[in-house]
Amino acid sequence: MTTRAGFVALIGEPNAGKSTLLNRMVGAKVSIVTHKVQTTRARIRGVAMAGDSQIVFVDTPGLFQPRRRLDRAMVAAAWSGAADADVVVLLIEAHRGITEGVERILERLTEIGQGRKVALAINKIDRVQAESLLALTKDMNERFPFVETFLISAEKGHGVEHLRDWLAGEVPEGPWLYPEDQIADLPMRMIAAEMTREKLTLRLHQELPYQLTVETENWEERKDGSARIDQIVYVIRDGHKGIVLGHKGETIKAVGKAAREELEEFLGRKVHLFLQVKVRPNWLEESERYSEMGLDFKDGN
Ligand SMILES: Nc1nc2c(ncn2[C@@H]2O[C@H](COP(=O)(O)OP(=O)(O)OP(=O)(O)O)[C@@H](O)[C@H]2O)c(=O)[nH]1
Repeated sequence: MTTRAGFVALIGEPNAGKSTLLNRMVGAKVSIVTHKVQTTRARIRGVAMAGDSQIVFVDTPGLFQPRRRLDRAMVAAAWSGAADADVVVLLIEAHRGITEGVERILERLTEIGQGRKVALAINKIDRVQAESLLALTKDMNERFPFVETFLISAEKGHGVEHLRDWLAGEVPEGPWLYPEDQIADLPMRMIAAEMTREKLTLRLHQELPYQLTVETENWEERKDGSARIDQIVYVIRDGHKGIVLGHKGETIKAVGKAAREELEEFLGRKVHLFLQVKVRPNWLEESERYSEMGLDFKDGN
C-alpha cells in the first residue's frame, strides 16, 4: 500500500466557511480542536483519512487587515501555516465575489505562493445562480494561477467530497503522520498538552525556557472512570530542566496540580497526571516543521 500524508492550509477571509468545510471533510472521526488557550502558532484542526491518504488540516486564523499587534501576529501565523503546507486552499464566498479582502489575499499569495500548489474553492454556491460562477471562476483564475478550482457548498455538502479526494491525491507520498488508532483521541491529547504548557508559561513567566514543548505520551482510560495521562516536557538544555523542575521539584509539582485540576474540570472526571522533564538537545531541529504546525513531533515521523 502506498500511503500519502501532508499538510493542507485552508485560507480565506473571516466567515468564508472554513470551519464548516473542515468539519465536513474531517467528519466525525476527529473532532475539531478548540480551546481557549491562545497561541499564535498555527495548529492542527483535524485529520481526515481518505483512502490511503492522511490529510492534516492546519488552522489558519481568518485573514483580515490586521490592526492590533495580536491581530498582526495571528495573520502572520496564518501565512506561515500556508507557507509550510503542501497544499493551500483559498476559500472565497460565491455571492461576495472578489472583495477587497480577497484582493489582498491574492496579492500576498502572489508574493509567497510561487511554485506552491494553491487551489481555489468557491463556497456558498447555494446562494448564487450558476451563471455567475463561471465569470467568477474565470476572473479569479486570471488573477492567480490556481492549480484547480472547486465549486462547493460546505454547508450543504456539495462538491466537498470531490475536493477532499483531490487533496488526498495531492499530498506527498509518505508514511502517515499519525497512527490511525491515535487519530480519534488526538485532539484531546493535544488539548491536554496545551493545558500543561499554559500552566508552565503562567508559572515561569520570563524564566520560561523559550524552547520547550509538551507531549502527551500516554492516555489510559481506567475502569473506575478516571484517566491516567503521562506527559513529557521536553527542554533543550540541562539548565532548563532545573528551571522547569524548580527547587525540590516544587515548580513542576505546582504545574502538574494546576494542569490536572483544569483537565478534570474540562473532562468532568478524575485525572491522574504524570509529568516528566526530559532534555533533548536537538528537539528544535527535529521538530521545527511539526511544532510550527502545532504538531508534537514523534520519533520516527
Ligand atoms: N449558505 C451557505 N452558508 C454557508 C456555507 N458554508 C458556510 N456557511 C455559513 O457561513 C458562516 C461562516 O462559516 P464558518 O465556517 O464559521 O466560517 P469561517 O471561515 O470558519 O469563519 P472564521 O472562523 O471567522 O474565520 C456560517 O454562518 C455558516 O453557516 C455554504 O456553503 N452556504
